[in-house]
Amino acid sequence: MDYNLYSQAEEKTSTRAALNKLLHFMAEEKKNLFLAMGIIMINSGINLLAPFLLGYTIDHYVQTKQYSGVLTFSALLLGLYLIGLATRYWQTQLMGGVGQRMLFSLRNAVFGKLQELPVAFFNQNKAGDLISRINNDTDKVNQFFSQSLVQFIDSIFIMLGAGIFLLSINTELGAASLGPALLLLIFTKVISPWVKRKNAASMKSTGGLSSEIQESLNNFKVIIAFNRRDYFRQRFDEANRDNYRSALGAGLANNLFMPVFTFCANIAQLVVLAFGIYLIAAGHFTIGLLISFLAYVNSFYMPLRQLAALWANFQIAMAAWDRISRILSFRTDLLTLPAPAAAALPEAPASLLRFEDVSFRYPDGKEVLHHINLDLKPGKTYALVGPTGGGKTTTASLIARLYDPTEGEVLLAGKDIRSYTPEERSAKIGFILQDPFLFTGTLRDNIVYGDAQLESLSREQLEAVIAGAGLSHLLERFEKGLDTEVAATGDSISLGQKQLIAFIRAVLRRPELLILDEATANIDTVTEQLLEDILQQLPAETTRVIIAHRLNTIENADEIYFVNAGNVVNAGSLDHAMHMLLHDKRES
Ligand SMILES: Nc1ncnc2c1ncn2[C@@H]1O[C@H](COP(=O)(O)OP(=O)(O)OP(=O)(O)O)[C@@H](O)[C@H]1O
Repeated sequence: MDYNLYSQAEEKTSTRAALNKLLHFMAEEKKNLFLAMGIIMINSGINLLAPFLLGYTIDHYVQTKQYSGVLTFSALLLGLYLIGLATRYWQTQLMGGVGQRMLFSLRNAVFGKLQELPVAFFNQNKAGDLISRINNDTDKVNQFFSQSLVQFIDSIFIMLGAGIFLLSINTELGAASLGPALLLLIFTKVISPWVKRKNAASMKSTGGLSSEIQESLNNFKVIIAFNRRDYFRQRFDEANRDNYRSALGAGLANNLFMPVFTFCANIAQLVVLAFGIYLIAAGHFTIGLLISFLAYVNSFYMPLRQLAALWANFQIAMAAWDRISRILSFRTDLLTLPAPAAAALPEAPASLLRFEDVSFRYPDGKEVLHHINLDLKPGKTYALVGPTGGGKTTTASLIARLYDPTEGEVLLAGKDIRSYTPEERSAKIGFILQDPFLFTGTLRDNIVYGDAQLESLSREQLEAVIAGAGLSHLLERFEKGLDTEVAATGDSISLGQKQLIAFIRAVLRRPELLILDEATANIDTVTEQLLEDILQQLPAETTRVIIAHRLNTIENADEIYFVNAGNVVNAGSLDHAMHMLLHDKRES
């Protein structure tokens, strides 16, 4: 399956479809959104009523010099303004909460989705870009909801109300004053897709910049050792320049709305003034009505101008949401199949794991394994040897179901490996990688991780379990034992020590199948012998698959497979495997 986030970028999502999806995501906030909408209506009503009262006061009390009436209406206006202040504060509070909760659940949803996706997804996408989506893009959506949405709805209400007042005070004058708004509507409709594209490009380049930073931070040692600082600086410079250009482009696109909107608002004022004065001269209009009218024109075009800025924010939020929803829309293709009917299961499967005519290709890659048949029996030790790039790790990855074969089937204990849940599978299969990943925390945290039973043990109980598994000697290699601090990124412990921790972690779980991928490559020969002894002490039925370049580490293997150019053949003896390796080297 293609998991590349950018190869789907061509897929166009309509704003309405994107908005629907987003609102669906916000289902829990519906109540708050409706409440906020109600408050906004009250607020807009107050804003709309004020100019009318103003005009009324002028025509009925100012011009007739009835100052008590002026005072009463002024007090009424003051009361309305105070209610407006309170409701505005309330709606800001309400929507601020909605925005932050959205940010919280969006980030959780994206991060949760990343935990579900298979290895292939991470092979095809850069970590920096994913981080940018989780951090920056979700915040863009939040900003729109917490800051802009209220103003957005508020502006639309006021505009609608002002439009109705304008048309009802004087239809002709009202229609003339609304004319420029129609032009704006067409203008916005035409340029919005372009603005959204500009924003998407800007976010993509922010993701690129973040990837560049992440790559150079991860590889800082190589950069310093090979004096590649200039090279990375240049790459960063290019990414930064690209980001600058696209951000500038997006900024220009977003800022295009405002001047055009302002221009149209000014034209509308001019039209009203000229036409209004003409109507007054003809005796069809009063000065008070003209003042109210101008105030409503302002009430109509002011929010429209604000809408211009908000529309830009909306385009940014929609482009960000597109990027987020693209991750959310992925479904892992490593699904758990329904378990076969019990009757179909063999009584006691003779093999623990079997490859049946398995072929595999990485997404966008050539075929790496061709029609492999393998049969791993319980309690035996298998070695995979072969030249670099031959396909050993890929074979092991298929055994642990990091990927599914493109053809053929992998059977675990007689059942399709896809019918096991991830929990069942990881309880049966242990995997020790060449460069094991450890979490920030203590050594104890790292070995009990993800295993509820081990996590519940007290310190003494855990030490007893470790001793029972014959692993105490390994623990003694760490000065502070279980309390040794481990940092995921730093170098507080050596690679060999990391492998020891990974070894303890895997062996303690007593898997039925233990895969060691170059797991002892960084360990001294004395410790390696220790590990070898521990492996021998594993329960008799444990199957071991060892990938090793150093042939002395596989002396005790029951069967040796030679993996080369996508073919896996039984090498027979160690001598023969050695011969095949030497022959292969000479050939190449
Ligand atoms: N994630 C990936 N995406 C695309 N191709 C890959 C990926 N991982 C490995 N390959 C390719 O698959 C082939 C087999 O690689 P694999 O890692 O299985 O070899 P290996 O025998 O384990 O090598 P080594 O001894 O160096 O670890 C290589 O040609 C490699 O380039």
